[in-house]
Amino acid sequence: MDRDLKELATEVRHIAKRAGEAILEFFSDKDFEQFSKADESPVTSADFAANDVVINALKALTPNTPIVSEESEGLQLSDRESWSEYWLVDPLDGTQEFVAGRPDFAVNIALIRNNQPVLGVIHAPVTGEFYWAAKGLGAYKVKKQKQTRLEANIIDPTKPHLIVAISRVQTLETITKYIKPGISLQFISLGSCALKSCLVAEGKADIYIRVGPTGEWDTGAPQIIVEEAGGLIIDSEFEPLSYNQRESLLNPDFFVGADRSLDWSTVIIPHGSRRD
Ligand SMILES: Nc1ncnc2c1ncn2[C@@H]1O[C@H](COP(=O)(O)O)[C@@H](OP(=O)(O)O)[C@H]1O
Ligand SMILES: [Mg+2]
Repeated sequence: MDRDLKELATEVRHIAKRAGEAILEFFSDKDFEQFSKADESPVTSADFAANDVVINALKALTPNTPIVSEESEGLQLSDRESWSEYWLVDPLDGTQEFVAGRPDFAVNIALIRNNQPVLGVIHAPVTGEFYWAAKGLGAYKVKKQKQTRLEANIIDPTKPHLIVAISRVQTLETITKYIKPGISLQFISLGSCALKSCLVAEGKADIYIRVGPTGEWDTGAPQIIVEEAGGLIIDSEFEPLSYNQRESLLNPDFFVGADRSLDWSTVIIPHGSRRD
């Protein structure tokens, strides 16, 4: 693939928009089928419809670039470990919120090169917002044709107060055991791994803590957006997340921090929860 990242990002935003339109048809009619996956997380006919839109469009855009999607058949590591680049897709992140009739769900599409995200697009169909970033080009939010550059917060270590984004389905106790005592906390609950990461990228949260299973498709697009906004994603032992380097595509517990230059060991308690 030799198309430049900016041009690809524009194409991918169009693809995410079309997937969002497919999801919204199910959302507004409240007419979808729901199934339970092997890991007991929900999936619906809207996830599958959005998956078809994204996969077909990416195949047309870059016929030689492989695709990993949450909703497509899994490939063995031996089939994919030689890839120098691939698309990484979550066609509907926040399926539980979608099922509950809440608006906080998103379409996530990332391009991974040499095992690192280099392009990411996140689209929230209900609000019409897009977040996108490409390596070296910055991170942006697009709403009603207006594009603004994203800048994550700079954290002052002498003022121990943090705004923490958490999943709607997790308890505060689960999260607070990761944070050093003496830091005052304010919480924002939201569905979708990607949209919580975007809160950090746009300066509305200082940290997003995710305990429990997620897939590489939940963090690919968020990672490049947060990094280009000045933040970082690391696991609970302060190591970077990996892409396409293990048989399992499950992530370890991780946190998304707003300020790349902060010493996060002053905030986070390591917890030993890697999923290898
Ligand atoms: N048992 C499980 N195994 C793997 N991933 C899980 C999971 N339970 C939840 N997740 C991940 O967490 C995401 C939801 O995060 P949140 O609770 O922050 O909204 C899900 O996104 P999907 O909705 O795409 O399945 C899914 O990727
Ligand atoms: Mg999904």
